[in-house]
Amino acid sequence: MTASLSLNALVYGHQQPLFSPMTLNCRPGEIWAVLGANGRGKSTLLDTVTGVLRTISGSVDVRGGVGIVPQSFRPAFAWRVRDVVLMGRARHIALFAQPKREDEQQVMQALAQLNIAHLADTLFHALSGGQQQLVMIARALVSASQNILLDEPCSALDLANQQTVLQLISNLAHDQSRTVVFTTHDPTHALQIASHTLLLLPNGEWLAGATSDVVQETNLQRAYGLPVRKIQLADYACPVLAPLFSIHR
Ligand SMILES: Nc1ncnc2c1ncn2[C@@H]1O[C@H](COP(=O)(O)OP(=O)(O)OP(=O)(O)O)[C@@H](O)[C@H]1O
Repeated sequence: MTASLSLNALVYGHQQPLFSPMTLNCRPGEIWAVLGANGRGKSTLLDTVTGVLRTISGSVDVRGGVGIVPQSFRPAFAWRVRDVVLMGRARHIALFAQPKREDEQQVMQALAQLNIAHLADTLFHALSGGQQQLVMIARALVSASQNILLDEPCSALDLANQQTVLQLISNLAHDQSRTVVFTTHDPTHALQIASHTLLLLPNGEWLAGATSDVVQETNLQRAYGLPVRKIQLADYACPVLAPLFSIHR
């Protein structure tokens, strides 16, 4: 299948290149996890894909549009949750036209999928960080973009909401053939839902491929600088990862 998002010998970074040239193809139905230590370049990669930041060299090809879920969003006005989500429909509403009933329905449907329909009329800035994160995911859902990029979508979420969001990401790829790229600090999330993983390593190196190949103990140790064990539980299909912290008293 043709890629909907391709990096072609991409070199990116703010002033200096962060990595050796990166080539990868993300196809409809695939979920890509982007893993790497703090400050390694995950958000900068998403900014480069969306065109906020210029490439240093190489190129990014996108087919079918991009919906982005940023790590945080500070609206300039006192918008209600339903208005923030409706912004995701902007591409589908003609200039100076009113949103249609269908647009409003999609907004409510997306909020319901995330179990936050009851917050539709609440002011966005009055929500908790985790609730705001769910609203931003709803906004990307209604955008109907082929490619959905999420910057640490679970970082502010409790365990039950992490499960909700991971399930939703999985459904987006498998039921709607969207191409999903998400960054995370939890490599277990990659094992849970990502078909593919891009692992950002020190010294400008990176690894990309099937999650089962990339998310391995030795690679994670290189990425994070501490040992990580991959554990297969007897009664749970997906392996879990345990960081072996070394705390001195
Ligand atoms: N606006 C900016 N101007 C200059 N350098 C920046 C800017 N934003 C980020 N950087 C630098 O780019 C590098 C990559 O940062 P980035 O935010 O992409 O990392 P990240 O992997 O998303 O980190 P985290 O996991 O902490 O969110 C870092 O060295 C950072 O200091």
